[in-house]
Amino acid sequence: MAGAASGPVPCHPALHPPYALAGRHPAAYLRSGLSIPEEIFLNAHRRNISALRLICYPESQTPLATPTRGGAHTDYGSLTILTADNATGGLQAKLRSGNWVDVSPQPGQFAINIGDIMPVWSNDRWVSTPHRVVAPPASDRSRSRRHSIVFFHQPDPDARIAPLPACIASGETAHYPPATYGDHWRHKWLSTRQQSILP
Ligand SMILES: O=C(O)CCC(=O)C(=O)O
Ligand SMILES: [Fe+2]
Repeated sequence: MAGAASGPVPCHPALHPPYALAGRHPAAYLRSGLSIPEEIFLNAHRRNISALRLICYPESQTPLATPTRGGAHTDYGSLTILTADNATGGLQAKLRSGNWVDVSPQPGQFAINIGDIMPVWSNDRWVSTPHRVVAPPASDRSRSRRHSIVFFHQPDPDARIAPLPACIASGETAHYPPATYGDHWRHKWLSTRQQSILP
């Protein structure tokens, strides 16, 4: 960010760790888990549409209309890196068993969510993580303001995403047809909008 006459505006120190992590490539996290050449990930994120969101969930004097303040969902992209303060009514992730568990990054720690593109690349060896932000208990509601910092790694819109041959076991077929990341993004965005206008 450049200031008009005074030069670059320094980034708030609270944002340094997520920026430092975001500067690393998903490949750094994924190589060991999937044994895939780093170039595959690097090449798909050269003109990426990654995004940083700073989120404030306000406190409330009255009961919330829903049991969550961020509904259950999976993230669109490749990986999400996030941290948050320790207000009650925080993040939960859904295990394969169906149980929800609290995810509470401690100061200096980050949670990493697998986004929707990883199941495609890995032919379902990895699954994207359903997660939600629950409502605080009634006893805390009026002082439970929560802040999170969330960085979404998202591939280039024209990156062609398909199951990687290294992830298709012998005798197995590709579970997904090839499509660009832009196609994935549009498809999910439209289906999310359709769900939200259903009665
Ligand atoms: O605020 C959080 O902890 C999670 C936010 C989130 O899941 C999202 O913005 O996609
Ligand atoms: Fe999310």
